[in-house]
Amino acid sequence: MSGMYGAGAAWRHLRSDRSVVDNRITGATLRRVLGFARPHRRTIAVFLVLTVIDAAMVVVTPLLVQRVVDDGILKNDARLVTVLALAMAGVAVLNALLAVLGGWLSSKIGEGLIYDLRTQVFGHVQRQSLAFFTRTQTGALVSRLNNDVIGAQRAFTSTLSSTVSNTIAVLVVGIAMFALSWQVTLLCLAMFPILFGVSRFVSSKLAGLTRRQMDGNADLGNVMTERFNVGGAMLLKLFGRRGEEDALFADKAANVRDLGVRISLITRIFGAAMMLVPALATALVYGVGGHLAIDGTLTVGTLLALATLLLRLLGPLQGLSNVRIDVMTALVSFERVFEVLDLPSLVREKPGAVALPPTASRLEFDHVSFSYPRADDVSLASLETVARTESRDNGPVLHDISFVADAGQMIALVGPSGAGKTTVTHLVARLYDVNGGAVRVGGHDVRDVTLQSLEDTVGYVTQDAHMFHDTIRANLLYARPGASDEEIWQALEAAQVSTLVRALPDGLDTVVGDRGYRLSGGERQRLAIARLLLKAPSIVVLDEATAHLDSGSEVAVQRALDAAHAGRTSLVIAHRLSTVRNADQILVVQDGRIVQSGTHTQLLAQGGLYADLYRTQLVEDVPA
Ligand SMILES: Nc1ncnc2c1ncn2[C@@H]1O[C@H](COP(=O)(O)OP(=O)(O)OP(=O)(O)O)[C@@H](O)[C@H]1O
Repeated sequence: MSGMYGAGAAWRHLRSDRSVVDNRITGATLRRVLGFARPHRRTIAVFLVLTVIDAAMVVVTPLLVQRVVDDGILKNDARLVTVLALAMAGVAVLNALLAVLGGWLSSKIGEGLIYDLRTQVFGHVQRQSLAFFTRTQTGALVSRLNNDVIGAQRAFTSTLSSTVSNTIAVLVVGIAMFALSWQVTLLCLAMFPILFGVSRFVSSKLAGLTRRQMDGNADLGNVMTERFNVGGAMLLKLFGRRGEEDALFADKAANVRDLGVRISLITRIFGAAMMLVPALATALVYGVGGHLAIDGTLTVGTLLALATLLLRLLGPLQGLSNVRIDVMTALVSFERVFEVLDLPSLVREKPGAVALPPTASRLEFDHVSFSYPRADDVSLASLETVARTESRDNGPVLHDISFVADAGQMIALVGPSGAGKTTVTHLVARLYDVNGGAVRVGGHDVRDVTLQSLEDTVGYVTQDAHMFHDTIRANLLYARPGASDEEIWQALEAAQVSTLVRALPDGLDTVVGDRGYRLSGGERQRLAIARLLLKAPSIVVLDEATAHLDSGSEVAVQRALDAAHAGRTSLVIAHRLSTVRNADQILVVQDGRIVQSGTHTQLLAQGGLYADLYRTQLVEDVPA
């Protein structure tokens, strides 16, 4: 085990970034890290005991060599030679067993820790407000969940065990060598500072280059993910920029290639130095020790034992010189994970929140004002595409919005682009919290009720009608896990999409979503309506598709929407004449304010903005 970790540590240290050592790690971080170790403390204790035994055994074989030569071979004692050889074999077997056991325990601790950290971060991120996701770069977040979590577990497995085993090995080997010949030992130790000097110099050079190479690789990755998703690939084709894209990519790839060659060269030089110093030290042992043997001060066996021990000192000494960087690198990973765990969600459930009754269906906006949260309140700069923190407030988006939708009523929102219609709908299910006034559902302020009950009461169909990359059945069951196939078909029927699903070769088992069966805009929206119908919320929020659909889909979508509205309170961002005609009340939103309200006939008679929108924006229905 010790040999394995010793060599690993030596190379890892070259790949680590020296700048991490400059980080200040607080006592609080350390305490928190230990908190993560607590559930695994028994396994860690056994693991450490094994590590200590394994490290201490490093000296056994060289000492056996000494006895074989001096007492066995040189004294012609064949029986002793056999016994000692068997003992050597026994030590080797024991070492192998310890390595397996140690590896198993180490992976149990490491993987257990990765599991703990991952599940905690996933749970925490899931509970962030929508604002967090609008700012955060998904790739950066996923990398935090993957790479940093793995970096953090290293603190508990390789770093911890290599530190313990290297310290023990250096102590035991050092003492054994001293006991065999203090003169030779001192001479050898004098050579090691040269090795450390070279190692430090090389690693400082390599750290910078490695970091540049990592950045270069990340850059390449970004270029590829941006270009190779459907949207990016399409843009690239439509603008005919293949030549420029080739050149851009080649340039970045060349940078990574050149850095790779330099890193490899420096690593080779370092490797050569690593081989040279021990080889010189071995020459020294045989040179000086050989003379002492001729004088009779040392036995031949002792000389051989010294030479063997010397080689076993190298790895652990190297490993110890890197401990600080290893520990700091692992702790920095922990800190980066904690950074995510410590980010509070802007939308939190209040202690003692009550469950909203499932029948709650009255929706009220009471003098609501709202501005989008500032970037530095909602996300980490390091997780954003262009890392920047804004300290200035976003301007208010909604001003003094008041309206009431009684149970079963339909409210339609109309207004120019950017007026704030979508923002109004986001406040109903607390995707964001209001800055002033209150949003009430069933008479309860939405901030006083449990998030789960609010989410159960309010259902959404958004314009993009997102589906997970999974089967139609799984996507629908997401709304109501226990639903039977019969209920699913009923919902599909009501949403006017059952014929389509029946016609698919795999029916309900057809995979949809980003990389699945390509549904048209209208089909996807109808599927989303089926999902909403299964969920059967008492309040629905709908964003009607703006795109012009062919007349067949248009009629189907209209019927599906009628099914969604039936018997429910609804808030609709309206783009269709039929919707505004049917609405109990139309709210005309402009620059975040309600500038007109009333029924279609009343508003048309009033003239003004609504009359303009009626002429320019609302889509004439296709007769059913
Ligand atoms: N996440 C956000 N952060 C900051 N500002 C935002 C955010 N989302 C929207 N806004 C701003 O809020 C204002 C209202 O946007 P909203 O999406 O509510 O308008 P809309 O009426 O739904 O427009 P459209 O009909 O074009 O969808 C816009 O000025 C927009 O730039």
